[in-house]
Amino acid sequence: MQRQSLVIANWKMNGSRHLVKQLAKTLRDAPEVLADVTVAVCPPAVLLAAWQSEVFYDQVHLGAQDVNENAAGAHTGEHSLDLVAEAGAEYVLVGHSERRQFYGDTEQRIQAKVAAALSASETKFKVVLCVGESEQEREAEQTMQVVQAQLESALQNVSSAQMAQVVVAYEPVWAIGTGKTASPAQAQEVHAFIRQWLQQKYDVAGTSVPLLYGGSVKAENAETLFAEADIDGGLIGGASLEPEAFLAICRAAQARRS
Ligand SMILES: O=C(CO)COP(=O)(O)O
Repeated sequence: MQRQSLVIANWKMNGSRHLVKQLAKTLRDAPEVLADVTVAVCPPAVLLAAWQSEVFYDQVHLGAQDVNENAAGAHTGEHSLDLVAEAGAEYVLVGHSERRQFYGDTEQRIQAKVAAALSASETKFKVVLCVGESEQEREAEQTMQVVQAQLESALQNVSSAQMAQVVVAYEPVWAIGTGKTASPAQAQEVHAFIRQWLQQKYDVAGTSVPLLYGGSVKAENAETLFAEADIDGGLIGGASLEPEAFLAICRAAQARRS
């Protein structure tokens, strides 16, 4: 089955209004890439509005890097689904390893965030569930166990119909921001495992879920990673802050289709 190529920029706590303009222009100038590849950008929430005035949603989609599981209320510093939707977000990242490690994203909270995002009635959010093992876990040969436990927990109450809104991103923690990329074979092995798990639980709906690889994806390694059967695109950190590099990665995802 040929799934649509998808590339998502995660700016993390980086970027500026200037960079919004630069990257938006670079992408707008490559309509032939945007015609073939779904591209989304997750800037810091305060820059969503700047993006909103630069792009049309059929060109570039917007996403939030995280969201609070509550609908509203006394949660200083947090953003609700309604707030990020109003700022143009159609995608939400959930369970990024940096949030799991440093900002209190327990399995329970991740499950609640996934459930909240999937049941939001006004916006049909796309939820990008991030999973991945630490270096220690890989060395102890626990990669599949860890990834399976993360999937089982986050998707526990998610139905087959809701899976049309889910994307899974495999991001090995040891490859994030380290310059150490998983080899295409290492990434494919885990992606195939995730695909199999999804198909077992969700049948056909599991086949259609886009699977992204993230962790030191660069213009130089994107094409070989995206050539793997179960890698449908990437979740890009550092390289998404360099417009030309990010565009080159989107082109690599486009090449995957031909
Ligand atoms: O965490 C990532 C994207 O969410 C990957 O970050 P890098 O591409 O900087 O390694």
